[in-house]
Amino acid sequence: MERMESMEPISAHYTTDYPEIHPDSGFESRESCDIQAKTPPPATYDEELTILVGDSGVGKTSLLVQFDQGKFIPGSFSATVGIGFTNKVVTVDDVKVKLQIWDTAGQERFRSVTHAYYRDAHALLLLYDISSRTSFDNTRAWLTEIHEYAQSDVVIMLLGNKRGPEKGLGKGLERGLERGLERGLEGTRERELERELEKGLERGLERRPEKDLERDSREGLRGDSRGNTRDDSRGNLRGDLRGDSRGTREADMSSDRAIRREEGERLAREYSVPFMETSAKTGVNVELAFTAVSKELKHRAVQHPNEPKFQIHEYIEAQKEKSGCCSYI
Ligand SMILES: Nc1nc2c(ncn2[C@@H]2O[C@H](COP(=O)(O)OP(=O)(O)OP(=O)(O)O)[C@@H](O)[C@H]2O)c(=O)[nH]1
Repeated sequence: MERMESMEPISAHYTTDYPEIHPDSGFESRESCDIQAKTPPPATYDEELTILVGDSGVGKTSLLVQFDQGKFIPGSFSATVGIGFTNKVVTVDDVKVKLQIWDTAGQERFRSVTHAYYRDAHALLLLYDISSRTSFDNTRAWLTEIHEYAQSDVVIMLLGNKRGPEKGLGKGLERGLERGLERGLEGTRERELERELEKGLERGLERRPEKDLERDSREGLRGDSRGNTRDDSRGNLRGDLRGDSRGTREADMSSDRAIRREEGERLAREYSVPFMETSAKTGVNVELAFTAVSKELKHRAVQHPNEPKFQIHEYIEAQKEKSGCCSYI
């Protein structure tokens, strides 16, 4: 596995042994595995081949490195050439699920290489970049390819990547912003709109440091309202309200969001696949994505007659609520 135009090959970030994580206790370091060794080793099942797919630059490699090593490698983008893999063990319900995770190159010219791997895949994580409309639109083509080349029972998960953690701002802020927005839209002049939004912000401010919020909303406003038609402006700002403005703007890529969360959810519903937004940069939902897939694979492998069928959608929703981190997702 190589990376183009990169001083350091991405393979330097991959491991070939089996580091371990426990879904309920977060990412575990290798050291902590020694403590585990005192208890009887859980049963293991055969390797589950999981493949990351999606357009070039959506963050597949970064997501895998974050999952594997709990870190984000910033710097200029260097596209993956070919395909590479890393191994990882996820313990779900006292059962070790061995994942062999393949990171594919998103560029068109490598498509025939990656197709060859689909057939053996147990799970496919399809990523798009929430700041790229093209990558989102292309997910339909990816899904068509998946259905063409992969097994019919492959586990598919849709991930909108590049997003940071957000702290809930509360309904008050959202309502305030909505009201400000509605009034602001009656006039189209930017300054008016800005004033109205500021009023909305003041009313709605509940939990965030004021200066962050004001700065963020001004930035969002400038970006969204300049040169837009009235409808575009409304659409973007609404998207921003629902998707972006609920959290802090150190939030990863939030000001560049092009795809509202609802659009991802709608597409996922259309194809009956689970969905979540992730950030390879901050780690939000990265572990949850792989854990959910591992659970699904494990339940398929060891379905007890009296055990209810594992519902991956419900599991994801419950985990999001439990962590309290991602009410926006
Ligand atoms: N802010 C932010 N940047 C990200 C995130 N994930 C990836 N990036 C950046 O996006 C660029 C592309 O990320 P990669 O992980 O290399 O993308 P990829 O999908 O593996 O691309 P290909 O190898 O060409 O298929 C890099 O500059 C990353 O640093 C994220 O969650 N947040």
